[in-house]
Amino acid sequence: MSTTDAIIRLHQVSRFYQAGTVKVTALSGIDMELSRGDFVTIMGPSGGGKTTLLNLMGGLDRPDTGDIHLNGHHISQMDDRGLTDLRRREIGFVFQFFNLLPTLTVWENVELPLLLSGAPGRARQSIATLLDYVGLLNRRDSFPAEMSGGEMQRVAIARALVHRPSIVLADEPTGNLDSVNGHKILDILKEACDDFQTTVVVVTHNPTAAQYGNRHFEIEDGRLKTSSPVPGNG
Ligand SMILES: Nc1ncnc2c1ncn2[C@@H]1O[C@H](COP(=O)(O)OP(=O)(O)OP(=O)(O)O)[C@@H](O)[C@H]1O
Repeated sequence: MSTTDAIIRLHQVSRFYQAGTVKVTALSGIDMELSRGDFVTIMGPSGGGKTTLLNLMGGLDRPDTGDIHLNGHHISQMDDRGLTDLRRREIGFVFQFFNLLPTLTVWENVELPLLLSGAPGRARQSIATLLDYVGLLNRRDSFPAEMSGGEMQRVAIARALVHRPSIVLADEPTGNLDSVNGHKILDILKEACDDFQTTVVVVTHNPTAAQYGNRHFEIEDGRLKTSSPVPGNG
């Protein structure tokens, strides 16, 4: 893989936490390079460092050592304001518990990233396009409490994609869903990855999820243990 088409590049990234008198190594010496359109799955035992890694990739946290470049931006050196701007432009997040705002309708939840980033009015057309894409345009006026878990996660995916991010980071997106709905969510993420050439990173405990990806990583004790091939595909 050439460095030039990398969407995100991590070089010798480490993150430590202080838990009382104990120093916890959450991540140590991570090197990773992902390209446009990669569908990446990350697995590993609980406490291994998966969420820490996703938070660093998304600029929600900063590494203690090492560098992270996202689409040409050196995010490990950006200030809070720069990171917030970058997140609004370049990154979409999907969470296990959907994180929709309960007082907003489906349409308004998906619109929110556009309002926050000051996108022009014409960008609002993409709300309808994306709600149609996830099969929920007819639910545009519903509130999250009126929807199933699978439907809420589809809204969350539309929200994550509405500003056409270069990367979508999904932390256990199927963790709160039954297997039928879990597959539906992974199908939509895979389609979005292919249709929009968005890089998608999925942290998961679900072994079948790993088979959706073209790249797979295992993280244990804060270290990258293995990368590719995808389990079960060879
Ligand atoms: N804010 C924090 N303060 C102290 N230690 C932390 C903090 N956040 C994470 N850790 C520790 O860092 C390590 C990695 O945690 P992380 O949440 O990244 O693991 P994970 O692989 O996502 O786990 P899980 O699969 O259970 O969600 C763990 O030992 C955890 O206890």
